[in-house]
Amino acid sequence: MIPHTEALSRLLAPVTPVGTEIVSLAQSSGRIVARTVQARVSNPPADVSAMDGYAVRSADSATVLRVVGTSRAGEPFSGTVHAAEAVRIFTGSIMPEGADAVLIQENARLEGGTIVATAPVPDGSFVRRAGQDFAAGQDVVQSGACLNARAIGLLAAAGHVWVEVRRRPRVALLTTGDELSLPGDPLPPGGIYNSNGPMLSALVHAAGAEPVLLPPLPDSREDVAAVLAGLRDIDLVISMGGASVGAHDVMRDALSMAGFAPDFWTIAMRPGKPLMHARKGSLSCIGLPGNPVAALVCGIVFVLPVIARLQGRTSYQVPTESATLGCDLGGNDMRFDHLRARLTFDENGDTVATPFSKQDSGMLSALSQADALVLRPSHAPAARAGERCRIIRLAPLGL
Ligand SMILES: Nc1nc2c(c(=O)[nH]1)N[C@H]1C(S)=C(S)[C@@H](COP(=O)(O)OP(=O)(O)OC[C@H]3O[C@@H](n4cnc5c(N)ncnc54)[C@H](O)[C@@H]3O)O[C@H]1N2
Ligand code: MOO
Repeated sequence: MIPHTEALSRLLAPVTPVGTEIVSLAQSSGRIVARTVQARVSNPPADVSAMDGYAVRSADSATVLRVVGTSRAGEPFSGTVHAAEAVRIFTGSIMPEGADAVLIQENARLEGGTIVATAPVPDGSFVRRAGQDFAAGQDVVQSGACLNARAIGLLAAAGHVWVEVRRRPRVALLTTGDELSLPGDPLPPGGIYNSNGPMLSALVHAAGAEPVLLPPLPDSREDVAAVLAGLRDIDLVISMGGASVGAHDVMRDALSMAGFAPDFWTIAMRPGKPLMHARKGSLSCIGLPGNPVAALVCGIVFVLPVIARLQGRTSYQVPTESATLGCDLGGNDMRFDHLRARLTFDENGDTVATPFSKQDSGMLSALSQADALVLRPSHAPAARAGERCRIIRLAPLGL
């Protein structure tokens, strides 16, 4: 058994990013930027007003000012503001020549065609400087960034309609087990429905990759090897089940029959002990355990970072955070533990993580009720309620 941190390093080491494609900004949400993008324009394009009011020269704003024109967004005032003059101006409109500040209209008393300031107008007040948001040529979105609503807004403001992103990695999902039936089919005696396939498919989709979910395979080395050998246009293979030591645990044999070279098998983690990794050319297969909770936890800890690496997100880490432990825990053994837990809030609004008392890695109902995984390092000493712990929240991962 190797530490799970070493397993992750060994999974990530050989992975290189997939190719790129150009998509329209409207279609780019959730995609990963393949090349750092520069602004095509400056924002604001010129000095503009931040408020509705009057563009003035701050030095003579204490005198009576004659209103000599209007500057509105899209239709600037073309003249110059001289001493004792003001120009009516609206939010976002270009500051006229000669003016250096904006008197907000709440502080202006109108007297015919003139105004009087009822409060001082310091130089530069309520003026947004040209390029203060970003300047033309400046990097606005970095390679490897995940495009969200804010980044898309920034790219639009910077003059972009198209963006170069990583194509979605194609991830083959392969389940094995004579007991597996497709949800919806009649269940023979002793049969169970294939829950790992749809569950890991959803995880792959949430990570921004394209799941290719294959029908369940029997516990047959030959059949599994034939499917593995026949895969085309796939960037990553995820198998589920058949990873342990039983007579019907066929994955290791099937992988080597299909030409995959074994890397590691079994890790010091709970759940997830029989995790395996094998490579054929540039293609990795991550063999997940069949127990559904183990499959999902390994999906979080290993599959998400590998997909991120395929997407060119070199600094991606599964986000963890600090919380207060909600109950006492016994000392841990050598397997790094991921305890399914409920989150609540204490009287200070701090997050409290309380692991479920039963942590069976076949229990999907408890998994679906969990808000987070509590991380228990190898050989962690007994812990008391109220101590700090680290957690992985599930909802932000789309899980
Ligand atoms: N003697 C030992 N037995 C086991 C060990 C061990 O070290 N020594 N490890 C245990 C651990 S830990 C795990 S995890 C499991 C993993 O076993 P496999 O990866 O070989 O998985 P299977 O035996 O095929 O299945 C285990 C369990 O999960 C169910 N399963 C499998 N595939 C699916 C699916 N697609 N959807 C839903 N459920 C699935 C299967 O029916 C079994 O109940 O091994 C322990 N045993
Ligand atoms: O580690 Mo197994 O992965 O307990 O379920």
